[in-house]
Amino acid sequence: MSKVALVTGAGRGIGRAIALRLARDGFNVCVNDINGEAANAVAEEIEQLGQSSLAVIADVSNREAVFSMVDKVVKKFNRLDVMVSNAGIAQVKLLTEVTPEDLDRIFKVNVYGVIYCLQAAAKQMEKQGKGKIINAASIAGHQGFKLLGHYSATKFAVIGITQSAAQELAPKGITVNAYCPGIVDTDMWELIDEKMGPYLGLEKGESMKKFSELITLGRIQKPEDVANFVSFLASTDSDYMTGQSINIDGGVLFS
Ligand SMILES: NC(=O)C1=CN([C@@H]2O[C@H](COP(=O)(O)OP(=O)(O)OC[C@H]3O[C@@H](n4cnc5c(N)ncnc54)[C@H](O)[C@@H]3O)[C@@H](O)[C@H]2O)C=CC1
Ligand SMILES: CC(=O)C(C)=O
Repeated sequence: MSKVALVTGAGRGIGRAIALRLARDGFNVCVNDINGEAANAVAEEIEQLGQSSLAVIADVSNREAVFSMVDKVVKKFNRLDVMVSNAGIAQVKLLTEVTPEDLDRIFKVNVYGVIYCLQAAAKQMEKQGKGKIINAASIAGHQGFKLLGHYSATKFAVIGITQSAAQELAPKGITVNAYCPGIVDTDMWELIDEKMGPYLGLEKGESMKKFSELITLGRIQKPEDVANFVSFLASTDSDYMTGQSINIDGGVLFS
C-alpha cells in the first residue's frame, strides 16, 4: 500500500517539485495551496504519474482550516505518513520600516502555519505510532540577510520549532526535520528580486544575479534540487535523523 504525503504550498515552486518527486517515489500525495486552480493542476499531474492525489484548498495560517485539511486527507487515505510544511511567504523591507501588519502576516504563515501543520499531523501520526514531519526553513534561518530581516526571523523560528518538536515527538515515533534551500528560481525569488532592486540601486534581475554569486556550485538552484533532498527526508533512509535543519543550497553557507 502506498504511503501518504501532504505538501503545503504545493501549487507551484518548491512545493510542486516536492509533491511530484514524492509521487515518483511512490507516495499518494495530497496537494495543499490557497490557490485552488494551481493545487488542482498539480493533483492532476500526480494522477498522471499513476499515484492518487487530493487537492485541498486551505490557508495554513488558519488553525481550523489546517485541522480540517488533515481530516480530509485521513478520510480519503486512512493515514498520513509524511507532512511537508512548505508554504511560506517572503517580503523585502528594512527592519526599520517593517509594520505590525507585515509582522503579523509573515509570522502567521511561516511560523504559526508550521506549528498548526505540525499539531494536526502529529495528532494523526501519534495514532499510527509513526510519521515524518518536514518543515521549510531556509539558509535565512541560519544567517540573517539584509532586507529579509523579518523573513529571516521566521525561518530562525522554524529551526527552533524543528529542534523542540523533534524532542517532544520522538517518544511517539515521529521525526521532525527541516530543509534549508538557498537561492531557488521560483516566483518567490522573482518577487524578492523586484523589490530589492530599488533598495540596492539595481535593475530587474540584478539582485538575484548578485546573490547568486554566493553559490559555490555556480548555478541558481532549481526546485528539483530541493525536492531531491526532501525525497530522502521522506524516505526510510532518514529514519535515524531528527531535529536537523540542513542547508541544501549549492554551497552558500558552510555551517
Ligand atoms: N525560493 C527560494 O529561494 C527559497 C524558498 N524557501 C522556502 O521554501 C518554501 C517554498 O518557497 P517557493 O516555492 O519559492 O515559494 P512560491 O512563492 O513560489 O510558492 C509558494 C506557494 O505557497 C502558497 N501559499 C502561500 N501562502 C499560503 C498559505 N497561507 N497557505 C497555503 N499555501 C500558501 C502559494 O500560493 C504558492 O503556491 C517557502 O517556505 C520559502 O520560504 C526557502 C529558501 C529559499
Ligand atoms: C527566499 C530565501 O529564503 C532566500 C534565502 O533566498
